[in-house]
Amino acid sequence: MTIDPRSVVYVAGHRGLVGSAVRRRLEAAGFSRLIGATSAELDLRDRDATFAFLAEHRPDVVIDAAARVGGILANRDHPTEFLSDNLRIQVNLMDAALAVRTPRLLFLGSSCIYPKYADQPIRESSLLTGELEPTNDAYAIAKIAGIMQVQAVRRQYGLPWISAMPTNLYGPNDNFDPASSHVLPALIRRFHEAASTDAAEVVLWGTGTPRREFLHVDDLADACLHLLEHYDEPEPINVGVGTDVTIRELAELVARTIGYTGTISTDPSKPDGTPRKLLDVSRLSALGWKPGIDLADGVASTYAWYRGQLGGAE
Ligand SMILES: NC(=O)C1=CN([C@@H]2O[C@H](COP(=O)(O)OP(=O)(O)OC[C@H]3O[C@@H](n4cnc5c(N)ncnc54)[C@H](OP(=O)(O)O)[C@@H]3O)[C@@H](O)[C@H]2O)C=CC1
Ligand SMILES: C[C@H]1O[C@H](OP(=O)(O)OP(=O)(O)OC[C@H]2O[C@@H](n3cnc4c(=O)[nH]c(N)nc43)[C@H](O)[C@@H]2O)[C@@H](O)[C@@H](O)C1=O
Repeated sequence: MTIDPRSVVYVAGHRGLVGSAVRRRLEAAGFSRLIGATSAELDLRDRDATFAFLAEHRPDVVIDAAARVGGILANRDHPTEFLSDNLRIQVNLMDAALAVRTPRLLFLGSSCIYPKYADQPIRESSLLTGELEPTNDAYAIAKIAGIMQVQAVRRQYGLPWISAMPTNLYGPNDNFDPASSHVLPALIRRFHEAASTDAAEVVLWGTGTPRREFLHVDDLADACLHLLEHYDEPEPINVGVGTDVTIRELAELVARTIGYTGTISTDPSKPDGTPRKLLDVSRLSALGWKPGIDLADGVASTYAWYRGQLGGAE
C-alpha cells in the first residue's frame, strides 16, 4: 500500500520526541500536507475539540504520537494521570478519526505492554499472558486498550488501522528533565553535568543490572512510514533493534562519549523496573525493515544535539 505524498497526514504530538522525528521523515519523503496542533492549541483530552479538529481537517492518515510519557519514576508516581490522560487522548483521537472514516491510522504503544517476565526476546503473542511490571502497569493498560480499539475498528468497520510497539527510544527533542525523563537522556545530562563540574561520582538509579533495548527515534520514524506502506494486520508489531545492554553498560557508553572518567555507582533504593524487555523483531524484519543507527553513533549525535540546545548556557 503506497501512501501518496499528497496525503493529508495528521501527526498528533508533532513536537515530541517521536512526533518531531516522524514529521522530519515525512518531509524528507516529500509529504507537504502535514498537519499538527500543540497540546495548548488542541488538548486531545477534550473530546468536542478533538472531534471538531478531525472534522475540519479530514486527514488521510493519522499517526498517534501524542501521549503522557515519562520514565520509570514518573510512571510509578503518577499512575492516575498516565492511565486517565492516555486513555482519553487515544479514545478521543480514534473515535474522532472513526467519525470521519480516516482511511489509515497508526497507533503507537510501547514494549511495556508485555508481561514483566515475558520470554525473551518478546514476541507479539506474549501480550496478556502474564502480570505487568508494577511501575508502569497503568500506562501499559492504557496502551493495551489502544491496541484493542484499533482491532475493534478493523473488525467492525474494516478500516486498515494498525498498532506498533516501539522499544525504548532516544534522540533529538527528548525530555532531559532529571525527574521525569527516561534513562538515556537522564544519563546524558547527568554525565555532562558531572564532567563539567569535575564531579567524582555519578549515581545510577537502581542496580544497573536491568537490560534495555534502545532505538534511535529517526529509525522509529522510518519504521513508521515503512509500516504504513507495508503492514496491515490486527496484531501490534514490535519495533526494535534486536539487541540490548545493561544500564551499567549504557552508562559506561555515555561516560565514554562525554569524556567522563569518574566513578559510576548505583542507588538500589530506586526501582529497577522490568529486568529485561528485548523485543523479537522477526515480523518487522520479514517486512524488509532494519534499523540504521547503532547505539554508539546515536548516543554521540544525541549528545551533540543536547549540547547544541544548551547554547551559551553551559
Ligand atoms: N520515549 C520512549 O522511549 C517511547 C515512546 N513510545 C511512545 O511514543 C509516543 C510518543 O512518545 P514521545 O514522543 O516519547 O513523548 P513526548 O513526551 O516527547 O511527546 C508527547 C507529545 O504528546 C503531546 N501531548 C501530550 N498530551 C497531550 C494532550 N493532552 N493533547 C494533545 N497533545 C498532547 C505533546 O504535545 P505538546 O508538546 O504540544 O505539549 C507532545 O508533543 C507515545 O505514545 C509513547 O508511548 C513508545 C516506546 C518508547
Ligand atoms: C519506554 C518505557 O519507559 C519506562 O520504563 P523503563 O524502561 O523502566 O524506563 P526508564 O528509561 O525510566 O528506566 C530504565 C532503567 O534505567 C534505570 N535508570 C538508571 N538511572 C536512571 C535515571 O537517571 N533515570 C531513569 N529514568 N532511569 C534510570 C532505571 O532504574 C531502569 O532500570 C516505562 O515506565 C514506560 O513508560 C515505557 O514504555
